[in-house]
Amino acid sequence: MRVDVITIFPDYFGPLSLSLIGKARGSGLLDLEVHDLRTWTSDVHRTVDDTPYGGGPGMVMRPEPWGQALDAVGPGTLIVPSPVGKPFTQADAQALASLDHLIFACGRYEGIDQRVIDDAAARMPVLEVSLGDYVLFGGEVAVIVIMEAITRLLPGVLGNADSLTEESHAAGLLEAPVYTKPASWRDRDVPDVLRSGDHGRIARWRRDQSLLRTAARRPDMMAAYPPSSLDKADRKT
Ligand SMILES: NC(=O)c1ccno1
Repeated sequence: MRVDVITIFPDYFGPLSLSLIGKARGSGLLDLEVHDLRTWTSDVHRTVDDTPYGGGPGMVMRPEPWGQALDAVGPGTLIVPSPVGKPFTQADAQALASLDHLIFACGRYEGIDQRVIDDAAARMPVLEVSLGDYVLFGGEVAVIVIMEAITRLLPGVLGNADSLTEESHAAGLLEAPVYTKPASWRDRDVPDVLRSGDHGRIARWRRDQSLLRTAARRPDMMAAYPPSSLDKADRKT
């Protein structure tokens, strides 16, 4: 997978050289390049913003540098993290992980001139996505989060691909609680079923815990959980 990130703060992306993402880049599974938007400015001050038409607080990112930057690195699938975007989900991560070329545009200030998005959409798929109902200083941190969610789904990145099947959101439910040694810690014991060696009981317990946890914390996910996935015993849970 090829990924281009365009930002005015390239140093924000140091974390993408660490851990499993760093290994994915080193092994060639992920070809990631971070670009400084100011590369595509032409004035001595390397200006990337200006005052908003219609008045209002703050500054807006100018279209010219963005247009030239996207011309240079595109086409691909353009992802713009933004508070006005569609909620980013695991399903989005799974869909994006199957693509060959992603381009991330990191907005700052009050945002990017809308014409940049509109112009890009005439040449490539554009997704404006939000990580949640809050506002960040810019898109950079959101790109790191999205890149983690996508990269871990790439074949060969996780040592054990099985962990992708049981994890939260992969099957539409929240994951069951997890435990490791010691069997007792501060008078709190690991549930006996997990130490029983009875894999059928263990699978049943984990599913029950997933359903209980999802119902308690994410009724929206429970409502969307396909009834066909619930066997008769689940309905009593
Ligand atoms: N909520 C978000 O994803 C976001 C991105 C940039 N600012 O906020």
